[in-house]
Amino acid sequence: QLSSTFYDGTCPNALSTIRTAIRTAVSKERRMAASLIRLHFHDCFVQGCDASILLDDSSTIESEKSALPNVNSVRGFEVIDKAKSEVEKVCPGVVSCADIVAIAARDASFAVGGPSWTVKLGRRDSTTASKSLANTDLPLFTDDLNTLISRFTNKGLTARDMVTLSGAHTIGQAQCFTFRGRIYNNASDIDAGFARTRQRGCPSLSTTANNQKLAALDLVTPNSFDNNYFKNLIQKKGLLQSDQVLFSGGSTDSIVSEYSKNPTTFKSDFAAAMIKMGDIAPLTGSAGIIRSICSAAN
Ligand code: HEM
Ligand SMILES: [Ca+2]
Repeated sequence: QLSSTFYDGTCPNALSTIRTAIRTAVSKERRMAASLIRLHFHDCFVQGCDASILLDDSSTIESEKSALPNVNSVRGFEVIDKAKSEVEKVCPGVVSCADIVAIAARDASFAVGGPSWTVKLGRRDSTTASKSLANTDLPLFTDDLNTLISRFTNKGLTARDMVTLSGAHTIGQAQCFTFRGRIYNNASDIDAGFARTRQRGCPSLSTTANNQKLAALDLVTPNSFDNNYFKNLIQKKGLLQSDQVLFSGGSTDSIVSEYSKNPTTFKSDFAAAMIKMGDIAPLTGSAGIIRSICSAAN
């Protein structure tokens, strides 16, 4: 249903306009690449890839931004708003926010050394959001392997897709409250030296300031998209519990090993899995709308 040529007739400059906006944002702040990839994920897992995550609270909308996996955590809204306003200047009312988020994720990946892929287009924007689905359908950093797998199979993605897409944690940052439990646990699934290093930047005392302290998800190359994330897991240096469970004696160990040895396979699988994720329940045809501002349903 979606097609890579969707805007060729109606907005031929859409892709280049968005690319410029994303490049500018990532060159200002490299972490933004990570934030934009995550934004697409958190959109697609809740009602499908329909830009529902971008809607603010209103009389009819309870914003997904305030759901637990998103609040004070998901970033990149201003970058999408900026790209949208540039696109509106060249072709008003044509390009959906949902497509802009999908294109932004692809351009962000490429900007930090990750793969590129052909984005399928023609998604339309929702008029609704679901804070409750955001709370139930998005994975948690405390999830065990079976829970992670079922959250992805619920969306039509395989266990392998789940491991592949978790490789996005090759870039970006996490807040102390998401990994404190793991680094102070003295468990056998964490490298002791790594735990000590991370403890220095993440005090055991839970205060607002401490909880927000950041650490790189990939300790080796936090700013470039590579397969170090998988090498870290084999060394028991996954930052989140949900990272380490991918290599902890279970059914996904072999996939982690494969990607740790073969960056090329990881990158091409990642591209394919992002295309698959971008296909989750899009609104097409006459369903949904084209928003004029991404944060409101017209
Ligand atoms: C498998 C289950 C997953 C869990 C439990 C999970 C959880 C998390 C958590 C807790 C953070 C840190 C958030 C914060 O501290 O504010 C994070 C960051 C991130 N996640 Fe995931 N994630 C998962 C899968 C994914 C997937 C599938 C993608 C994309 C394809 C992704 C992309 C990212 C990125 C890029 C960051 C860094 C964001 C930034 O620096 O702004 N994650 N994730
Ligand atoms: Ca959505």
